[in-house]
Amino acid sequence: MMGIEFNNVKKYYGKSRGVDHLNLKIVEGDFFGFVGPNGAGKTTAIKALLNLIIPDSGSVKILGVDTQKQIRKIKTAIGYMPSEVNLYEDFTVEKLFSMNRSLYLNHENAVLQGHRSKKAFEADMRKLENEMVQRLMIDPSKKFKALSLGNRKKIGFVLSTVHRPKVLILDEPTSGLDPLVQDELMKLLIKFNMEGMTIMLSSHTLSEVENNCKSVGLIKDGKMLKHESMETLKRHNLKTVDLTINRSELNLLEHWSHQYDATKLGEIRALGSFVKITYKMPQDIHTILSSLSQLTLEDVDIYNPSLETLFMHYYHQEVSHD
Ligand SMILES: Nc1ncnc2c1ncn2[C@@H]1O[C@H](COP(=O)(O)OP(=O)(O)OP(=O)(O)O)[C@@H](O)[C@H]1O
Repeated sequence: MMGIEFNNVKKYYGKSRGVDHLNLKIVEGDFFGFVGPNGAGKTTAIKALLNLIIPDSGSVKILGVDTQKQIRKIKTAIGYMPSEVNLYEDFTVEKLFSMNRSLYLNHENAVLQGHRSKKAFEADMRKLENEMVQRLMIDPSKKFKALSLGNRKKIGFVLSTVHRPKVLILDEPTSGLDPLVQDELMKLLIKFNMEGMTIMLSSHTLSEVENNCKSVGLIKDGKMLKHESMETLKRHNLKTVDLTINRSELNLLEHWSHQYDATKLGEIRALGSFVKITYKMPQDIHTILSSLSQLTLEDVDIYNPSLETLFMHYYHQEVSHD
């Protein structure tokens, strides 16, 4: 079954485009990274998915259920962390946690979440809550109004995950968090995903998506530009080749550029009689190696592009086609 589906979703705010014929399918058990520039439509898509805004047309589903029509049916199966966490300012974190737990506590939800009784469900939530309090360094005695932006985010994370949702949707969860907490939060997400949770993570931190997600979707101008598994995206794309060669061989490279459709990236840097140059090559590794064997190499480094490089590549490609 699909974890999450967007079918031709369109949402305009007056004349301003939110998303426009957005199509996206995320399989159950995926850890999906949702990336795109500011204003591309990520938050609009997430809000439409959660029935927080009503799309102009199209449909959205979580675990096969149309959330515009029947979100109540699967509320317990969903966890959502918004990009800005606003809660009762005068309540302590402890109080917010216990209120959150009580919202889920009934026999039906306990059974839905795989527990024998309400008591067992509560015990499981308390256990996970305590683990996250330790790992994310949360002070439960503090009032919400006394918390910094980053500490508020941690509370939002606990509230959205403690009932172990089947599908978790996070809108820029790590922005504003220090690197240690960011790392801990990502480790928790990986653990949840390994336990079967489907995760949709919207993020501007491309390295975070690259290092942790199983698949990635690039959105631009309200439409999906690319959606692939991280492995395929990297495997099928250009290799970056850093070369240090004798200056006299530069003309060979020129010839090679035309022959193989390789692209020079950045400027040539002179190092005495040698030059350092970076190429982007669309060929398979055998073609790259046979080309390189024609050169007198001082040094070479061949690597898969980072998600950041791919992101720039696709966005620039689109811009140049516009
Ligand atoms: N309430 C609103 N009223 C009018 N326009 C809106 C509203 N909300 C979003 N938009 C517009 O819809 C477009 C998509 O915005 P959205 O917040 O979904 O993008 P995003 O990809 O989440 O951006 P960011 O990465 O900056 O958070 C933007 O052009 C934005 O200005």
